[in-house]
Amino acid sequence: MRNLQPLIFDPHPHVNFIYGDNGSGKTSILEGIAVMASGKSFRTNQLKHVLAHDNDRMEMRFSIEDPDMGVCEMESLRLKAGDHLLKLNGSVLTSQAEAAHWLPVQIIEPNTFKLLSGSPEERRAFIDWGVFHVEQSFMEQWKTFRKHLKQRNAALKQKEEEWLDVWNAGFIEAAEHIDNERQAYLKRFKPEFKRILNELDPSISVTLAYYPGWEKDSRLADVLSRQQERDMTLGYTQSGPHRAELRIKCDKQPASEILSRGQQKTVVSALKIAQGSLFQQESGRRTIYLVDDLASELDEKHRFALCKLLEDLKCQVFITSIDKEKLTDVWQPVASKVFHVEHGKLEECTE
Ligand SMILES: Nc1ncnc2c1ncn2[C@@H]1O[C@H](COP(=O)(O)OP(=O)(O)OP(=O)(O)O)[C@@H](O)[C@H]1O
Repeated sequence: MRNLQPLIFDPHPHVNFIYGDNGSGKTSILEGIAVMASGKSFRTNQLKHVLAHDNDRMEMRFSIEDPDMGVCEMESLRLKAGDHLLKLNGSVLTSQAEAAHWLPVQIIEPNTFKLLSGSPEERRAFIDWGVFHVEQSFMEQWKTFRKHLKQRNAALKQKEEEWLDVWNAGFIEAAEHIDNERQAYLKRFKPEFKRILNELDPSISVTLAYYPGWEKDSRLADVLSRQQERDMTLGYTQSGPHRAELRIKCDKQPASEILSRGQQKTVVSALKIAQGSLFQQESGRRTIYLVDDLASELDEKHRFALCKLLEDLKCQVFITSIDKEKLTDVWQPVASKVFHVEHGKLEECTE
């Protein structure tokens, strides 16, 4: 993939430092892990760009140690044409969600602040990661809801009023299910987030407010019936969990408008570490953390606090930086390996 030469990577089960010059391939290594786990890259929406220019296929094979499954092998083959094959222990996986289940990954990278400033969709995906990894049936519930939403929107477009009554019942049931799961998750998540943010930077204070996607304190059925005429004119459903939002505020203002870039990175890091920590408490399993360009936007104190929290989680971490010193100056974890990348070639540093 990208500029990486075929590589065999034997990472440490805990901390892995990867350093190298600009353009050497550090991010590409993390990107490979992210693509395997989620089927998505955090750098591009088009996976064809991830494949090396001079190659029409990309193959990855991961050996994963899981408390429930023991050691298992995950394989992925992607062709430039778009075809994709995922296997677990030799059996074909029918959905990317299965891979995501076995390979829970959180990413902290230079654009990570977009979780605060980007579209509500990103924050919905954030909540749903947490719900999905604890409650696997959530994916099925979500699929059911999408089906009902599609049917409802089709009826709205065709102005088939009589069909709306038929689709509304299923739509409302699925919507309320999703909303309940999200609310229950956030109730458990908020104290953990507060604790982690306080450890990262006690001077930052932010609040998380969930909006379900329809008027607060109103029944979805009533909102839908009130909005039916307008929905019909628009040809889509204005209210529902597909419009939910997690509002992250600082002094009653959007945190993205008030906090500095470094503070935003700290808040997003706290969100992601809290999510991994809660996942660990509730499932007994661990998240893999990909931290690209640790030093970007973070001073020494915040780098140390972030690394220490990751170390305390005892999960597997991959951290990149241009300078080795930016990785090891503030923190010498007990269990770690250091790797150097040059022109797409990865080598372990032994001294
Ligand atoms: N599809 C591709 N095929 C081949 N090379 C590519 C492809 N896409 C990007 N590259 C090259 O791969 C190299 C590795 O990029 P990468 O972002 O992984 O480097 P990096 O070490 O993280 O750099 P930085 O420190 O600047 O973030 C770059 O030189 C880039 O030009």
